[in-house]
Amino acid sequence: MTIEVEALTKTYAGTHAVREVSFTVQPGKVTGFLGPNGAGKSTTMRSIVGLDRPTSGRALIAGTEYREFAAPLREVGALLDAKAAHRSRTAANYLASIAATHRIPRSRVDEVLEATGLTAVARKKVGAFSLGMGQRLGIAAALLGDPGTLILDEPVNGLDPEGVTWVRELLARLATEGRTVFLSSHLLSELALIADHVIIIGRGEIIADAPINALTEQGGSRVRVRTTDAPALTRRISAPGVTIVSNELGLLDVEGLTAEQVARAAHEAGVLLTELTPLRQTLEEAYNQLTRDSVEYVSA
Ligand SMILES: Nc1ncnc2c1ncn2[C@@H]1O[C@H](COP(=O)(O)OP(=O)(O)OP(=O)(O)O)[C@@H](O)[C@H]1O
Repeated sequence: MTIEVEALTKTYAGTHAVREVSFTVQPGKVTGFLGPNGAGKSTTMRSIVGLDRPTSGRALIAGTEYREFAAPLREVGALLDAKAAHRSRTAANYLASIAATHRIPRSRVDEVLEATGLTAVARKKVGAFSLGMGQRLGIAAALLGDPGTLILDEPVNGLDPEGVTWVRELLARLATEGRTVFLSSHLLSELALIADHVIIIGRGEIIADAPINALTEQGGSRVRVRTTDAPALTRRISAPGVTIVSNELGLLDVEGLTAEQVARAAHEAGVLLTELTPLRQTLEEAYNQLTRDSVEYVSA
């Protein structure tokens, strides 16, 4: 099921939380939603599931507004506030109460408890849960209706490394099954491992919407070269627009030339290369570059 956000605008007391935001989230992929604090991620996600009413514009899931679904939990699973569960209830009771109101069989509760690793603590009160257990419970609730679309706000927040790996594998599996997976995260290195596609929002406006590879390739051509004759290679490739940095004897980081151009130059100069690696920008570098002007709260 495709999520379509069309010219979504939400204002609070005259201030834009999001302004004319449009994008599409495709099924069969994991799409990451990134942006600085206050950029409008939660507002957008809450609008998609009808928790916020847009000032103008709309969000559709498989062509339908969330509130028009007869059985929304069977269509869309959302984790928007991990602390939403009632604290005096047990995990099993909490999930059973949601299942009961959506005609989801009780057996499904045990399935999602098992799938999220909560079986052992199913009879524990939610109030006694750690942050990570709360996140798992939130994910369990999102999975309850076996939905085709998942919308998860910071799902790995508070999870230990084992939990983070578990979420990564779970989301990859859900996407492989053809589901639509849309998640926000501040953990860029983690998101780089999870997401196929990235949408970046800054100050309420979309500033990037691209496959993750396209974002990390944008940094221009950078190549790491190891050679037995760095001075000769440096002389050969020095040119306007080419930057060469050497932090280690025999190792050059070259910006402005492709790996092939460096290989040809070395060949022509009769210089031996022992390593030649095209360098990608990390997602974090790409993100920092794109959001530099959009960060509202910068640390000193
Ligand atoms: N209920 C509200 N009342 C007034 N302003 C709000 C409300 N909810 C959000 N905002 C404002 O809208 C903007 C976007 O907030 P939002 O929570 O969507 O950002 P976010 O990208 O999810 O941020 P974070 O990464 O910090 O969770 C912020 O400037 C925020 O202060």
